[in-house]
Order: sequence, then structure tokens, then C-alpha cells
Amino acid sequence: MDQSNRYANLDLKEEDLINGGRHMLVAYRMKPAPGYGFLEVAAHIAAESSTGTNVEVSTTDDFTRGVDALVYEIDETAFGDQGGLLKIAYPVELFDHNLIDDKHPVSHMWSLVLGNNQGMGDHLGLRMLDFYLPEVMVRNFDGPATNIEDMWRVLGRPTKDGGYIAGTIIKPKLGLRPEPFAKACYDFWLGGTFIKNDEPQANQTFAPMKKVIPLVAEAMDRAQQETGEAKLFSANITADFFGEMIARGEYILNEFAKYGNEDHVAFLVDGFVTGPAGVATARHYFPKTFLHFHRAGHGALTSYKSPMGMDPLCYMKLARLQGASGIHTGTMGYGKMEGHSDERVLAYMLERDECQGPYFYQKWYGMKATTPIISGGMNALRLIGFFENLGHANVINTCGGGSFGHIDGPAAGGKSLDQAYQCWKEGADPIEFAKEHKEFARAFESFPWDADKLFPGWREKLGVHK
Ligand SMILES: O=C(COP(=O)(O)O)[C@H](O)[C@H](O)COP(=O)(O)O
Ligand SMILES: [Mg+2]
Repeated sequence: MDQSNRYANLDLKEEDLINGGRHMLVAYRMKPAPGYGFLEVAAHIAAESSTGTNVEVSTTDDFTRGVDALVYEIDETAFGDQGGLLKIAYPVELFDHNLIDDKHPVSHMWSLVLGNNQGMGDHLGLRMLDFYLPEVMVRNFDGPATNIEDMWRVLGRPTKDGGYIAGTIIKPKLGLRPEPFAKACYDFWLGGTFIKNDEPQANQTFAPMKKVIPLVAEAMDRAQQETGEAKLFSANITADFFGEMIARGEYILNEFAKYGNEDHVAFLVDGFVTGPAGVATARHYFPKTFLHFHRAGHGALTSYKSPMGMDPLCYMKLARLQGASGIHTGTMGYGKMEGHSDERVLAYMLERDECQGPYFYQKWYGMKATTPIISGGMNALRLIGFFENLGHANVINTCGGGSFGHIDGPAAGGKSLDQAYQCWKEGADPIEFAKEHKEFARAFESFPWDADKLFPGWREKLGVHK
């Protein structure tokens, strides 16, 4: 049934919708299934995502029609054989408010704008490319309670432009028992600053949390005394049940508090698999603790290979609205995961108070920034180009292989990361800089395949023989 007479109004102007301040706007890429018209499917998507279904229902009244989502722009040929562009305006009245604090839950918004419409049979693909929220909505989401500024404070740095935080992920991903795990932490902390659990490290029988965490807390204290530097640990509290997350968080904070280091702890939440409920549990129950949003699994939703789901930019916006202090933002083509250099906009959308997305200019009205966490196949050699592309280094970076794969061990790996930052900040030539900085130089020998690609002729210039 073609519902475009009700759920489309192509005379609406985006500028008026934005100035009106009463609509969420969403840009989608959509490919109709054979036998269906573009506007027909677009209208069905608007219906299914707001007040309708696939047929008219007798209970609809004038108020209902007043909060219909409306297709206001289409371009059927925008993406060639991948489909066309579709924009839908969602009245703010459609969106849920918490009973306890009147805030908008991200889960509800998500279930509307990218819910049933993902499973409809009359399209071959529907992908959210960007979305715009009016001020009245932005101000009604949690947003972050903490971010990198709180980490810089603990590290004794300026809370503005406090710079790069050199980090790692304890590797191997799984399989270390408590003592070797804590030793890996201590060894890295002798050279680096920030350690995270790898996303599946939690409470396995071979490494019970109540054995690992006390040893890690003690290792942090010892490393701080040994180096005279503050150290940070992001502990995984991911769980299905909020009560378990809270129990893990409280236990972890208590153990680090024994050394006065409770504010040296961040909480890792695998936010894709827990969903907004898991992220909100950490945000609401532990507002003083950096909320480290790991996105394992997000590729099923955000991979550019998919005709469905959402672009990573949308996922970043949802993470900031949920209150992530930091989220894995990818490596913009410099690491091992899918991505490209123009993805710096993902970081800018997280950290700036205003940012131009591919379809909408989004203002954040003072909502705290979410810190980009850069991870995935990175090492000291790859960081130089990454910083150059991003244009700054106010990020948390976690290099697992890039630290534990350094031939002189994790402490040298950690030092090589900070030296890469220093090299970029000074605008030094990496080869010349390597001649004066051993750990950075040894990163060339640790990752020769990267060195060959990034710095051809490095062996001769550094006097290293095969
Ligand atoms: O364990 C790692 C990286 O380990 P390594 O440094 O050894 O590659 C992280 O889980 C990935 O960065 C996640 O990817 P993303 O950060 O893109 O979400
Ligand atoms: Mg990992």
C-alpha cells in the first residue's frame, strides 16, 4: 500500500525543519526491492518508524497524524546501483523520556529510527548515514560525565591539550593466569601509562577477577613508585545484568582504593554487546569513573561493506549521547581495522562542540566531549602518520601488538609510543629522531614490514642489517 500521501511531504524545507527545532532528521541510503517504488518504500519506512504499519488502522486520530514521521527529501539516483538518498523528519514528541530523570534513552530512539525498518521486505538495503538532533533533544541526553581531561588531571598534566596517552591492551587476548597478567601490567607500566583489559578479559576460571585485580592494583602501585609517574587501568565490567556490572565495578574500585588509586581506574564496557543499558549502567552508577566504551561487534552494524545498519559516524554520535567518556574510534586507515583517513570526522564529531557531518551540521550545546580511543594494529611507526592526519594527539591510544610485540619488551614498547608522539610534536624527521631515541629506533626492527612501507631505506639510514 503506497502511504506517501500521508508519510511524505516533499515540499518541506530542511532549513525550516532545523529552524523549527522540533524534529530529529535522519539521512538514509535505501534501495527498494524489485516491484516497489522509491517513494512508496520511503513512506513505508517513515510509517513503520513512527505512527504506522503497512495498512491504515481505525484507531488513528488527528493527534496521531500530527506526529507522523515524514519523508521530506529523496534522490533516487544518489548512490547509483546502491540505491538512493532518503531523508526523514521525526517529530521530537515521538521520543521516550525516562521516568526517573526525564532524559531521552538512546535505546528507544535507536529502536525507532533504525528498528523494524531494518527488517522490512520491500527494500534491499537501508543504512543510516547521518542524523541531526535539535537543541531540545541534545540537552536531554546523558552525555559524558568524565573524559580525557580527568585522566590528564590524574597524570598531573594540563586539562586542556594535555596530549597523548600511551596505552596498551594486555595480550595475549586470553590465556594469562593472574601472576603473568599482573607482571605484564607492571612491565608495560615501566614504560607506558594506560592499560586496558582486552575486551573479553573479565572473570575466567584461569584468571578470576578476585585474584587478578588485587595483583594489578599492587603492580600499579609498585610501577608508580618505581617510575614516579601516575598510571591508569581500564578494567572490564561488562556483564549481561546491571547488578553484576555494579558488583564488578565496586569490587575493582575497592581494590585500587587500598592504594589510594581509585581515580586511576576506568571502566571498560563492551557497549555494542551490552547495548545502551550497559553503557547507561556505568554512566549512572559510576559517574566519577571514566567510561571506556569498547565497540567489539560494531562491524556487524557499521561496516562499510554492509547495505544495512549505520555509518560509524552515527555510532559515534550515539556513543557521545549515551555518555561514553571515550570510545574506540578506529585508526582511520593507519591500523588493522577497516577505515580511511577521512574518518578523522569521527574524532571531530566526538570532541568538538560543533561539527559538520556528511549531511548535517551538529551542535552539541556544551555536552562534554567523548575522547577518541585509537586502537587496532597500531605501533610507534604508524602513529606518526596518524597524528599528522588527525592534526592533534589529544587521544588515548592502546597498542597491544605494538607494545608486546616490541623486541625489547613491553616497557620499551610503551616508551616507543611516547617517543613517536614526541617526534611528531617536534616535527622531527623520524629517521633522525630514531638515531637519538633507542626504543623508537628498535620499533623499526620490531615491525620491519611497516618500516619498509613507511620509511623506505631505513635500514641503511639507521645502520641496521637484515
Ligand atoms: O585489542 C585490540 C587491539 O589490539 P592490537 O593493538 O593488538 O591490534 C582492540 O580490541 C581493537 O583495537 C578493537 O578495534 P577498534 O579499536 O577498531 O574498535
Ligand atoms: Mg581487543
